[in-house]
Amino acid sequence: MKQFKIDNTDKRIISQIQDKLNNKTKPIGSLGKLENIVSRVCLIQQTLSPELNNPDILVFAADHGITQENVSKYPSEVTHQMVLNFLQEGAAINVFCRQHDIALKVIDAGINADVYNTPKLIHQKIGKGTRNFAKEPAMTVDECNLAIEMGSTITKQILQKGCNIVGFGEMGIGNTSSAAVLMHKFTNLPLNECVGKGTGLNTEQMQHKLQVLQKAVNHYPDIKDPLETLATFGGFEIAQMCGAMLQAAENKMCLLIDGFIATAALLSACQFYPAILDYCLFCHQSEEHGHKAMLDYLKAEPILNLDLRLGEGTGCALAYPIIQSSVNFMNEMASFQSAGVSTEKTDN
Ligand SMILES: Cc1cc2ncn([C@H]3O[C@H](COP(=O)(O)O)[C@@H](O)[C@H]3O)c2cc1C
Ligand SMILES: O=C(O)c1cccnc1
Repeated sequence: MKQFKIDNTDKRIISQIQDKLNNKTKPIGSLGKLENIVSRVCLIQQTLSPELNNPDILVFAADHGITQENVSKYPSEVTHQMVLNFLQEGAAINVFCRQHDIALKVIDAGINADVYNTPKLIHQKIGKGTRNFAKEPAMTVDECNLAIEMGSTITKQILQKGCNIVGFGEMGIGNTSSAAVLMHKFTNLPLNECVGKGTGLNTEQMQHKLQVLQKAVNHYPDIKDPLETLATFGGFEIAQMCGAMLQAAENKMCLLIDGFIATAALLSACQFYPAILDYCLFCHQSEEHGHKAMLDYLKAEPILNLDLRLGEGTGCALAYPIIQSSVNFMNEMASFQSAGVSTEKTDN
């Protein structure tokens, strides 16, 4: 597998960060989680005056062979159709990116269609959808390695354009199935705590999804190696996202983590380089069953909890203005000294 150099953030400036926060004209701690958010950004950037430059969201799209087992409410074709919708700027993620001035890149990591004449699409197709992991591994280890490598390339491109904060989204019918199994394998939580309704299965359909995935897991009793696990149960978009995340952490960018599937990609990345977690801001807690447990496992505190269950990177775009507010107050708010505001009571 491609090697990355990911160090934990250097915590020595924590007391300086805390002093600066405490000297702002507000009761100590009163900006709550905004203080935690900006502290993390300061640690990532190793500065007391952080900057958010050229924010970008990368949406990785791919199809999944496991959809042959009837595990999603929607047909596979929707992946391709939604990608065209992204390119025409009509999807939820387009609206929120436009609102907050966030650039958006859409990547064909493995859609099951020939997508031509789409200059705005980034072509990084590994194959026309993965294989059905109920029957055979979704990817070969070579394909998985290639996906990680290709994911890292796209991060390098946005880095060159001055981006230091990047969100990760996905589109791939069937990918909550992959994400659920990856969660189960990497956290050891029971499969039924990892499987959810995805695009909106009813109870009976979800029971079927659980049975399909349990059988699939049982099909590969000996898999322990993380790369083999990702190759067997993952998706081209999940593996590319994993590579893109690893590259972003190596380059000390702020990583915006979206919902259930993006967090599963991060969970995979963590198996290789646990220090990646220092670079993450967890944007929201998805309504997808399993996401809360996944966040708890990672000891992650989500910024928003809006009952979203969409993906596409929508949680990242929605949390961005809050992260911006955190950085802005650190840079622009007066201190007690500069504003001449007292910090102590006088006796009279
Ligand atoms: C129209 C539409 C737009 C979407 N945008 C994101 N997803 C989300 O739903 C899919 C995962 O759910 P499952 O595993 O149940 O298929 C992914 O494509 C995800 O990004 C969408 C799904 C649909 C139908
Ligand atoms: O949380 C997510 O990312 C999610 C949940 C359901 C369907 N698609 C995505």
